[in-house]
Amino acid sequence: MNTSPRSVLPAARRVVVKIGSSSLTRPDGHLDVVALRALVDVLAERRRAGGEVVLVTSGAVAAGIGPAGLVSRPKDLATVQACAMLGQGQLVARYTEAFAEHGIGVGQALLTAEDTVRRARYRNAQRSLDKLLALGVVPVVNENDAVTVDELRFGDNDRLAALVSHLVRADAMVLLTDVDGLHDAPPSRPGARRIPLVTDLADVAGVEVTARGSSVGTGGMVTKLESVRIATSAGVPVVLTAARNVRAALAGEDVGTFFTAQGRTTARRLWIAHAARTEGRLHLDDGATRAVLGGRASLLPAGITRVEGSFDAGDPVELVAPDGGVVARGLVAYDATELPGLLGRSTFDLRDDLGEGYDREVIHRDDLVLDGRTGLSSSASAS
Ligand SMILES: Nc1ncnc2c1ncn2[C@@H]1O[C@H](COP(=O)(O)OP(=O)(O)O)[C@@H](O)[C@H]1O
Ligand SMILES: N[C@@H](CCC(=O)OP(=O)(O)O)C(=O)O
Repeated sequence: MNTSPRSVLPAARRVVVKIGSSSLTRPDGHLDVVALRALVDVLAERRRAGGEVVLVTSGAVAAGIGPAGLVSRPKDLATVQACAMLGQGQLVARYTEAFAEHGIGVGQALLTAEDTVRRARYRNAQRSLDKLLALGVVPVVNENDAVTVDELRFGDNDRLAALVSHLVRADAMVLLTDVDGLHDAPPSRPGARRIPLVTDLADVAGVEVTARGSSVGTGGMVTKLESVRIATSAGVPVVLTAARNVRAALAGEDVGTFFTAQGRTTARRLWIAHAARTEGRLHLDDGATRAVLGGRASLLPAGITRVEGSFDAGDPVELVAPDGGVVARGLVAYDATELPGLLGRSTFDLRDDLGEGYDREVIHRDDLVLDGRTGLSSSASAS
């Protein structure tokens, strides 16, 4: 019997495979169709053997650089978006052709950070991806670069892949890049060695990683480790390896770095805690602070003393204790303009006065994450 922790890979029913820009593009700013086809051959094999595959692919911006007449990755958002619009079409066209040769259809899913945060959108994306998989199609996922604004972007697809892994309840995630796994020092340094197995991310906390990726990728190893942390905390084991090793990785062979799953904290809560930019602050009284810190209560209007910022229902906000310290983050259920009229009032009073619907929590406990209890170190955040 194969008792290696990597045996989850050949046994996995549903896998998410993420490939980075650096593995898909040539130095001249055009797509590397040979690399793309090599990946598709392996994924198609898995699909035809009955496995379900979700492909998270970067490369839209990188593939658009050449067609846009540029020679290097642009810096300003509008040009990045224009390149993505040019490149995404090319990317999906090439995947469609390559999978079609194996008799497999692909469906494009362009997601934004909000699709993985807001409950209704999360469920919507979950339903449509489940349906696509049930139809035997391979979802080809990327960030919707054309419409996302700077402060709400993933920017890199590493964290997107982890959140998608959670969304589709993947049994494993494979992160493909241009290096064969996490090394004990940046791989450009002589003597840097591959780390084959990580069972606790604390063990690699001291490893030097850079946030600068290749000339076309973004985030480098820092965002990959953050992605690993989100996925493994959501119960999804991860292999991080070079794109050329994808077949071996899916077969459970000793390539790259294997990270074991840690638990079942929801990725959505991890995202609320660390990835989303907060839009405002709610100041709490003593009682509400204690209730929130207790970990099981929702936040009610009665315990809020003041509202700061401008936000809509569903946005992430910070919760501030009377001493000024931030104690938690959460997704607020009311717009900033609605809240001042509700503050300090009991839910009974609000229902009598304003009617059904005004007796709901300001932040439901499922949408609340205490500060410092999520297992993500802030030093690992994306640059
Ligand atoms: N300790 C480390 N182990 C492995 N790679 C590292 C480490 N530190 C930095 N890196 C760099 O991270 C890069 C991968 O990130 P990136 O270019 O963003 O990839 P992608 O485009 O595939 O997402 C590698 O090329 C490597 O140079
Ligand atoms: N959504 C972007 C991803 C940007 C990017 O460079 O990501 P990655 O190569 O995964 O670090 C694209 O398709 O170009």
